[in-house]
Amino acid sequence: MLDLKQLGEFGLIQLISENTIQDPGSVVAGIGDDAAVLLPAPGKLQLLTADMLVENVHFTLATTSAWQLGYKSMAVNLSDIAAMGGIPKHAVVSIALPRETETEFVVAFYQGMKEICREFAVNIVGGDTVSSPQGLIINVTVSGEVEPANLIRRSGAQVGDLVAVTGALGSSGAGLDLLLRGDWEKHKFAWPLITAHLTPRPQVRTGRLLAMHGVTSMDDISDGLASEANEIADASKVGMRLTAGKIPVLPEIGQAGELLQKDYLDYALYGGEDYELIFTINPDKYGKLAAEDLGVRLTVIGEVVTAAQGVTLLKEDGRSMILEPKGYNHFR
Ligand SMILES: Nc1ncnc2c1ncn2[C@@H]1O[C@H](COP(=O)(O)OP(=O)(O)O)[C@@H](O)[C@H]1O
Ligand SMILES: Cc1ncc(C[n+]2csc(CCOP(=O)(O)OP(=O)(O)O)c2C)c(N)n1
Ligand SMILES: [Mg+2]
Ligand SMILES: [Mg+2]
Ligand SMILES: [Mg+2]
Repeated sequence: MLDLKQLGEFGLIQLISENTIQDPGSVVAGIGDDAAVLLPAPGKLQLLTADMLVENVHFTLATTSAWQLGYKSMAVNLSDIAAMGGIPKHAVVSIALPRETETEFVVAFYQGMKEICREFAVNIVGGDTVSSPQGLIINVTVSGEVEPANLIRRSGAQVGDLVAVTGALGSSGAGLDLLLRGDWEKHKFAWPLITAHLTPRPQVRTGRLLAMHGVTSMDDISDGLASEANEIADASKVGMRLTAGKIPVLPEIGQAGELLQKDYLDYALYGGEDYELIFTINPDKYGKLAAEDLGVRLTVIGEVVTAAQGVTLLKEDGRSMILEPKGYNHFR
């Protein structure tokens, strides 16, 4: 394969632009003009979100492949659309590449990205390619659409609602620690945790189902349960009473915690990057939701209380603590 110097910026863009359109009906012009031209669906609201990934902040090339990095960069953005009850539609992908980057790396990165785009019928309709003096930087912007009735915001939680989550929490944080430790290949229990960290699955289908079943608020878990629970509580002007013993985790996380000498619950509360959904819902509606076989794990972890009661966690020793919005924070 030609190297980046021989290919140049435009040769590289041409390579990237193959197989980028999954849903041609909504694209008038994709990669190749000054701006993409899109056909909005009548009667739907548009969603627009961006998340950026920076080398040695969000990933290290010592522990991720180019393919996995491409997959995850798109996944974290689709997760934000899922958290609104929406369907992701189009993506704009910008990359700043160190000069020594191999063409093969960029191609594999886009293969990972195109794989998840195929799965969720998302079009890559543009982007920007520049050089970086230090480190790889990726920014993905994704648009989505949602019917007004299915839009779910962080601000709708009501006192008396249940608080629930999808999937299992803490896997990604434990997976990251195992990756950074280096000897994870020796430990069979590491696999599901590492997979959760490197290639998280955005809960788009579940987000849609939850929206249609009348959840009152929803958020995706990028910074950890403690942080996202507080985000919903603040936006909705309510409090929450969560129970530590109810927080769903994979069985493997106990073994990881022992090896890493860390309380597994800390991963679930503060680890982040699980990209599961936290939501609130009226108890009767939850009853109906739980009675249907949705093919996903849903777990009630607490209830919505008044703002004056704050956001608290009932621990396994029977004591209650204030659940501070600690979690991943870029500047702390
Ligand atoms: N540099 C920025 N300029 C404008 N808006 C921003 C910027 N950074 C974050 N935001 C907005 O602030 C809100 C919170 O951001 P963030 O915590 O990154 O959300 P999320 O966890 O959903 O990705 C979002 O509405 C996001 O669009
Ligand atoms: C090398 C490395 N160190 C640390 C982390 C942990 N980490 C980095 S960013 C982040 C939180 C999520 O990223 P953010 O940019 O805050 O996403 P957003 O909340 O905007 O969706 C976490 C837990 C990591 N993934 N890789
Ligand atoms: Mg963000
Ligand atoms: Mg996000
Ligand atoms: Mg964050």
